[in-house]
Amino acid sequence: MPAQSTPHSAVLKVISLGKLMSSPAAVAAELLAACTDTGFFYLDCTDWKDGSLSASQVQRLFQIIKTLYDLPQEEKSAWAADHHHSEEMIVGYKEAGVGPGPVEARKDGFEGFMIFEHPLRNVADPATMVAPRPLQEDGKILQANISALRDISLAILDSLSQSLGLTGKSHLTSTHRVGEASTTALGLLKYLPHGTSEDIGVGHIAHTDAGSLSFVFTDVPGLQVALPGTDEWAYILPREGHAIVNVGDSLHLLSQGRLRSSLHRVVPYPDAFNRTKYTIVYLVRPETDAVFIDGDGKEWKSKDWYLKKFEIFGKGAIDPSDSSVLTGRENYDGRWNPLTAAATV
Ligand SMILES: O=C(O)CCC(=O)C(=O)O
Ligand SMILES: [Fe+2]
Repeated sequence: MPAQSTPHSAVLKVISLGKLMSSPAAVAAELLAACTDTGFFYLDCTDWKDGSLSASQVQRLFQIIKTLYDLPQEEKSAWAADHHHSEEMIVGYKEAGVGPGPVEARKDGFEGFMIFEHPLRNVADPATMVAPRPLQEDGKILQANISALRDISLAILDSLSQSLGLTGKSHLTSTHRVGEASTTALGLLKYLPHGTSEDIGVGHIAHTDAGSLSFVFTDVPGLQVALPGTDEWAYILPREGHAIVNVGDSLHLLSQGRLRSSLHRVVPYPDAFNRTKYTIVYLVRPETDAVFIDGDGKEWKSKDWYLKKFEIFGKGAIDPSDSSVLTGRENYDGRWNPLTAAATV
């Protein structure tokens, strides 16, 4: 029997960004299938000529993130904020190890900066915005990048609306209008290497995303999806030049449950235990006042759903009564057991 077996990885559909933007009808069926099946797909950005998402621009973002995290801890901590912040706040920071992580009794293992799209759009001169220095210096790049991701999100929402026959007020772009207030943000995350110290937390707890769509750029594996209808976890391996895109709770609810918000988490990948994982994640969320109804018939404003979800992330431990909001499943917290995992790799 081999000592090592390859960890299970998910097979996802690949959607061409070039086609999505120039002839969306050509990808509409695949896109709908991906969003109703696993709720995850790869977005192939290599055939899209817009400079803001070219390989070199994404590399530039990774340089920015590294410079940012090299700041002294007290400088980063000065940007700490909770989710009840003002709509004017451009940047907020969370230290590693504040919330529950995917391993029982251990905290999360990532620090994160959030850059909020709405206030950032209104900044005329990013060099003077209220943000850490590396973000001020490259503020125009961030604005261009977020604006490109917004356009792509709208193309996806438009295509899905047409496929699902959502028109008028139900058309998904009508709750994601450019320039309207929302908590949409670009997250810059840094996962600590696993196993360097017993005190350090691990990864990212099992969750569904609160918002509409998430675009993940990363070059270190660790992200896993719970395959629909099973308790089986599969790694979603990074692909060069591709974003990993997934549907969140808001889109699930705005589509009356037709689009799937899949459970996912980040845990150490066997060959990457000692690598620092950086993730750039664009988290699209509906306008603050957009309304949807949850599975129990309760009406939510988009912003309140977001606050509820982050209240759970911010707690030291998982309260079982919160599990259905966190993971979409009653009494299921999707913990990762390092001992069982070690036995299978
Ligand atoms: O870091 C990753 O690969 C995934 C991040 C994620 O799931 C999130 O930010 O919601
Ligand atoms: Fe997520």
